[in-house]
Amino acid sequence: MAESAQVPKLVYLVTGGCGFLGEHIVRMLLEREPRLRELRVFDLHLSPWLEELKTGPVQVTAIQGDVTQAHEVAAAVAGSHVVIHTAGLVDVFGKASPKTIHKVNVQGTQNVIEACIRTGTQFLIYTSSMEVVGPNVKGHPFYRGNEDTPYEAVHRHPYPCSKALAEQLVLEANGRKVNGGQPLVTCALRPTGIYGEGHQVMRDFYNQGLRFGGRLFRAIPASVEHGRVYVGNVAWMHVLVARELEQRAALLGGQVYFCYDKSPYKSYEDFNMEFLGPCGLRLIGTHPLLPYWLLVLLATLNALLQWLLRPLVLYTPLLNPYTLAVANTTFTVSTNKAQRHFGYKPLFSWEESKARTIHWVQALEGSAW
Ligand SMILES: NC(=O)C1=CN([C@@H]2O[C@H](COP(=O)(O)OP(=O)(O)OC[C@H]3O[C@@H](n4cnc5c(N)ncnc54)[C@H](O)[C@@H]3O)[C@@H](O)[C@H]2O)C=CC1
Ligand SMILES: CC(C)[C@@H](O)CC[C@@H](C)[C@H]1CC[C@H]2[C@@H]3[C@H](O)CC4=CC(=O)CC[C@]4(C)[C@H]3CC[C@]12C
Repeated sequence: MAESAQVPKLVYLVTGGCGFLGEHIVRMLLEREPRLRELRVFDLHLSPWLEELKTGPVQVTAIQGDVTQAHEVAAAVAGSHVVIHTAGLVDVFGKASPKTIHKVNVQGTQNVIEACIRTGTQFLIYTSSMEVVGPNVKGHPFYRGNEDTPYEAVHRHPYPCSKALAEQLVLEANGRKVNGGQPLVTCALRPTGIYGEGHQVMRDFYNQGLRFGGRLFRAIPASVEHGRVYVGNVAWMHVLVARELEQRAALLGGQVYFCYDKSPYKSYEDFNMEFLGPCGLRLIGTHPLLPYWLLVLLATLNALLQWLLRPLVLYTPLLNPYTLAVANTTFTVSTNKAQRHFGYKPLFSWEESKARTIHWVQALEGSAW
């Protein structure tokens, strides 16, 4: 993508562009990528807000499609300069079968790669996840680690397994010749727990608190640290690496980068209270109110109930054996690789990220405030 400040001429494709992160990437591209001529938004479920984006100078093309369908992906990719592949099933609650998670996250990613190869698109950014690394099945903590920190990344759950396989496919595709003879340049971004406007899990916590009279009950020790990153900074990292990928292909190609910002290290529940507290909720208990063995029993009962009820109703509570294990294991990153490699600095400070998220929660229906 030779630099050309004169005429916007680039075509970007964002798969999963109507999702929580995808929407922020789409809006960030329209605000901060001056070279854009066309922005293609590919998603299984197109959102109504896309229509409001079609009045600007950039051509916004909404494409309803399924990444598991190779021909639909190829049609969307053809003619694009950059693909940001963020579509996926983010399911740790048992909503989809392991087979479906694999089909979307792994086969879907393979379809995106092959579409780039066949149609001559040279630049592919994949939204991976911290879960590619951990927490692992042994519950080993990952404390202020970086992209080079040794860690036994062993998984059993379908979601992290699918993300790890997909990331591997993307990184291995780096350097393959695309149609036209140029090399494919790929990289993978690994967000830690994303928060911000539109985060469904935050909404679920908020609604759970409303159901219990404005109270949430501590289940995880405050000492367990979880890395979190604001969605706007994750979107910004995607926009920036997409811009730098051509100029710095030799350095960035085939690399992984944790997504990070200045969000504080806290337990998952304490971190959520940074936003839910100002909206009227209280976290009860300075220590977990129930012993861990009882939480494990309740999580297991939830899993059993989910299995028993599946023929009748989809029962997907926040607490299950996997979410309890992840919530109860420290996983934080401390790195500056993205800054060293492509000049990334968070666009939003912690204070701004917090204020924006609080504002969003307050606007949710039935605010406890
Ligand atoms: N939410 C989080 O905390 C984190 C998310 N990620 C990754 O970020 C990406 C986006 O995640 P979120 O925005 O949270 O999820 P999301 O569920 O809000 O967005 C995913 C989007 O992909 C679309 N999609 C799903 N299956 C599809 C298919 N077969 N074909 C086309 N589109 C399909 C969905 O309709 C949705 O719009 C995912 O790849 C996820 O693994 C990584 C780290 C943390
Ligand atoms: C019920 C309590 C035990 C409560 O604390 C459970 C919280 C639990 C729902 C979340 C704790 C950690 C979260 C995950 C983490 O942020 C890493 C993730 C990365 C992704 O790529 C997708 C989302 C997630 C798996 C995220 C999901 C929600 C938690 C398990």
